[in-house]
Amino acid sequence: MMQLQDIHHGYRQGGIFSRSRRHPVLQGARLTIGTGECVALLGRTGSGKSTLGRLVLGLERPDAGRILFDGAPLTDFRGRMAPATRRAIQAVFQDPQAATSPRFTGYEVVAEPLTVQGEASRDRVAELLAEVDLPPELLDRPAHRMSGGQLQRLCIARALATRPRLVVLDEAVNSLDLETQARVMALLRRLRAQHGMAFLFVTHDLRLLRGFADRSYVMQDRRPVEVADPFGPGPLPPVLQALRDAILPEMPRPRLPAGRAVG
Ligand SMILES: Nc1ncnc2c1ncn2[C@@H]1O[C@H](COP(=O)(O)OP(=O)(O)OP(=O)(O)O)[C@@H](O)[C@H]1O
Repeated sequence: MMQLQDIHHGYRQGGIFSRSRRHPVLQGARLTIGTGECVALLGRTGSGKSTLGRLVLGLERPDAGRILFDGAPLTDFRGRMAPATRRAIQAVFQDPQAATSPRFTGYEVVAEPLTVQGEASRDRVAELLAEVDLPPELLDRPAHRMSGGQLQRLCIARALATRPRLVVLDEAVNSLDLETQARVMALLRRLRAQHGMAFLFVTHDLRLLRGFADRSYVMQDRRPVEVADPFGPGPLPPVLQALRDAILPEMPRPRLPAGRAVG
């Protein structure tokens, strides 16, 4: 469904008007996402994961290389996406507060992508809230009076509104506490089983992938490298090994005097 072919992309240091050389972020990047597939993109901070996510969303155009959606270029020569493609590819970002206007009500946040086509209605938005386990009271509550977890569910409902075929989840659960994180991950799993959409799951947190991703890539030397099993015995790319070594055991085993077993 989505193919990134030999992508090169970078930024000028000091802003777009600076005369300095572009600092390369992606070099020869290749990645594919099949219909209904959950693809993870792992990597250290600053390795270019979000840049790749923005390219998939058509928010930036690559300096070189091709991005194909259903075999056709993602954007036209001016960098614009066809309306149907824009509806088909949605995103949920890390910080729900930054992604919503604090004065908007739950209804206004979720209805946003539907108003363009004149498809917004209270019933439809209430249905979307129910899909993400939010009560109908939130329809009229302003975003600044919601918890981080509620707001992130609202952002997920907004992303689902156009019945997308691909959702880019860019560190989408990282700002949530561990319990809410687990609930939102379960919600994402359920929504995917219900609707069959594909996910590009961008994260630096390897723990979140267990039982979630169908395929995984790790950013290494400015390009995604596919790894067969990030939890397997290896050999693993050094970046992935470092991410794995950084995971703490769930419950450190108590040290007991020699000869005594843990009860
Ligand atoms: N708009 C921009 N202008 C200039 N430099 C940028 C821009 N966006 C990203 N960069 C730089 O590109 C590099 C990759 O950034 P990116 O946000 O893609 O990494 P990341 O892997 O998503 O990191 P994180 O996990 O911290 O979000 C970084 O060095 C960043 O400073």
